[in-house]
Amino acid sequence: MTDVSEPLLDVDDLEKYFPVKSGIIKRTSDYVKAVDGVSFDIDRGETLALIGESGSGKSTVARTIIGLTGATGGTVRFDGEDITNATDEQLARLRSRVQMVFQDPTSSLNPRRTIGKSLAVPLKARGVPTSDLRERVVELLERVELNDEYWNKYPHELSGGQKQRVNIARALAVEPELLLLDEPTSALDVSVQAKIIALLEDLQEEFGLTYLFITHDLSLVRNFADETAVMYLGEIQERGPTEEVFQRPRHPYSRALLSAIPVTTDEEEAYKPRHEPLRGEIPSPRDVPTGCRFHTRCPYATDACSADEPQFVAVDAGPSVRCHIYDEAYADTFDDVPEVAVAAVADERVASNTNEP
Ligand SMILES: Nc1ncnc2c1ncn2[C@@H]1O[C@H](COP(=O)(O)OP(=O)(O)OP(=O)(O)O)[C@@H](O)[C@H]1O
Repeated sequence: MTDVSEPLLDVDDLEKYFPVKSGIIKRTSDYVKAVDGVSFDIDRGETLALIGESGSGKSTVARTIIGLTGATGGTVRFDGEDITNATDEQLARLRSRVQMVFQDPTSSLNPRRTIGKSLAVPLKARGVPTSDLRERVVELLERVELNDEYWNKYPHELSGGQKQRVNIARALAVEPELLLLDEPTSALDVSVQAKIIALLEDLQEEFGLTYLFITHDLSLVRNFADETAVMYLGEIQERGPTEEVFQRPRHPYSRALLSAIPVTTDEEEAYKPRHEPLRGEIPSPRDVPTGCRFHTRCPYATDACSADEPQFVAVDAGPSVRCHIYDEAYADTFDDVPEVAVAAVADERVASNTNEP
């Protein structure tokens, strides 16, 4: 029986290594560590945003969850069931409860099928009688704010935003509980992006949907996601309530990533000078740096950072951060780096700003 107090999705230490064949006889000598020990969970009806630069492994996390690619290690539990490397029978059941919406709205639709037919396919597969199909398709179209005229249209007659609405309608056809949204708005104009996010919010409220929202567009995350996880080179570096992560990013990588976003409050202003722009390129996931994998780009890195792997540390009972700066065991190592985002320092700044006449 479903235990609603358990997270709907529970990902534990997930790994996905892609073998790389090299040399004349194409031996597997190397691995792309696309996902390397990722853990998070999402409660029912909640949204977790997975953010990070291109190549950090976000899409691979989603593809591994839904079984489009096999996991190398770790576990994925959906509604209490272990679905890691699911069997065909498990996958078939899973597809009626978990759906994915992809970035490119065009390639997900068959160009030779009308929208009506595209939406009828999953309904038919669920056993909806032919006589009811039209009515059910129109219902689906209405859910994504498209009228019944779209029944006879072909994908090329639709704008990008309309196509993405159809893709969302198709995902909803099976009445899923979890949607994996992989950059669902990245291919769309800015004005359309906001409308798709608003639609997803409405649908979540109406149907109690749970979302994993993958994006590199940070401006969309803040009002949409309950929790945010920041990925870098196959690992989550910081994870916590979205408001905390955005207002007070603790990990040097999160701070660099989020520094591009305009500040809106005094508290953010207090942190702002600390933000360091991101330096250099993300290293190859075939050749992951030792110790903390962000140390090659981190303005605060010390010898400890290249020598030891950081563990997750809960900061101020808020977000968890994988950074030596917050680990008491390394406190001495960072004596020379006072300008780190220690919450107390920013609190003082906020207080002194507030006290000014
Ligand atoms: N099938 C594959 N074979 C080999 N390497 C792969 C494969 N799929 C992904 N990768 C590699 O895994 C790493 C993570 O890719 P992934 O697409 O998950 O990142 P991402 O954060 O989603 O980036 P983007 O926003 O560009 O999609 C990249 O280095 C990518 O080249």
